Amino acid sequence: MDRAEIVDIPKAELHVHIEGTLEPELAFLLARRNGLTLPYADSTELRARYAFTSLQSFLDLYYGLMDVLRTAEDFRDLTTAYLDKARQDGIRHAEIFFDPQAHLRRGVPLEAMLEGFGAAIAASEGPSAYLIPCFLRDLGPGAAMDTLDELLPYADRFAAVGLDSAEAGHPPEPFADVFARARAAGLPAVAHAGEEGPSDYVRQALVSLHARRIDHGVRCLDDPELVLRLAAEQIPLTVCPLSNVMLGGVARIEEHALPRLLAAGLTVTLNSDDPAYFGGYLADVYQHVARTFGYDIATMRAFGETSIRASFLPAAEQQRLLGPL
Ligand code: HPA
Ligand SMILES: [Zn+2]
Repeated sequence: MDRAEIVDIPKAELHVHIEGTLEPELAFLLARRNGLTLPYADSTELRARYAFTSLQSFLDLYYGLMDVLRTAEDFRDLTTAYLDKARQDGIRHAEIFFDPQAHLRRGVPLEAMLEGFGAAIAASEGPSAYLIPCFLRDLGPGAAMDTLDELLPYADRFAAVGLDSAEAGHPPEPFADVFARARAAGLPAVAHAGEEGPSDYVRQALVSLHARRIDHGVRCLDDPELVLRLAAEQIPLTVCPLSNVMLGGVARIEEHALPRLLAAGLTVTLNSDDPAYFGGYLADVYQHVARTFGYDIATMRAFGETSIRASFLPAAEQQRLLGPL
């Protein structure tokens, strides 16, 4: 299957952190523009550090490098670069995570983020894009609630709210009140769960947060009853195989749980997570998966259709995107 066939597949990206699309070259450009000095000589030296051993080892570098994002223009240029890549990969719709707390705590106002995202999305020739702010679970539910206070005046700009960052030791359940309040304001929940954390975190995301999608979710397989529930309720998993390999969740892509998730009847979408760090954007992810597991074009097109149907787009818009361009 060549790249053109993969690009041609109508697909949505439902699990991409905009800060994780920050390429080293753009990081250096923004650093220069903002009068900052990065602790790396150049983009080659920076890339050489991308040898992660765990989620935390990645997050340490990721939160450090995003310090170059200061102004609305920075967030605009970052988002424009991602949307351009997404269009080249044949992505027709993207639901983009961002980490408001990671910027607010550095003194960047929410308005700068939203102005930058909005300008990039408005100027884009495609894909369409929705925004999903995520709470940093390691900062706890109190900080998340304070952040929700800041987000709610802009609730109509978001498709949902999410939960991300260091998973182990930070279960979803304590965030129940935060997500209940978001839900009352019309914002559904998605949540990272079962990436490094146990299957019980996936269960908590469903039961306590009423998550409509589970981000990663691969460790659900440890609990057969949970798998049955996810399958019966057709809860989409936004799976990110290259991310799982890069962060050591699996040693090699050949060992990834993807075929087992499909065999269990789960609703599986393919995503890039943090493509500037994990060795590929979405067309690369599709290509790796097709090659590794020997999937044919019909199987790969089914992943694309599932992703569009698992999006927060209205049904009529989903149908339109599934047709010819
Ligand atoms: O893969 C991830 N997991 C949790 N938090 C994150 N923030 C960016 N990427 C990730
Ligand atoms: Zn993620």
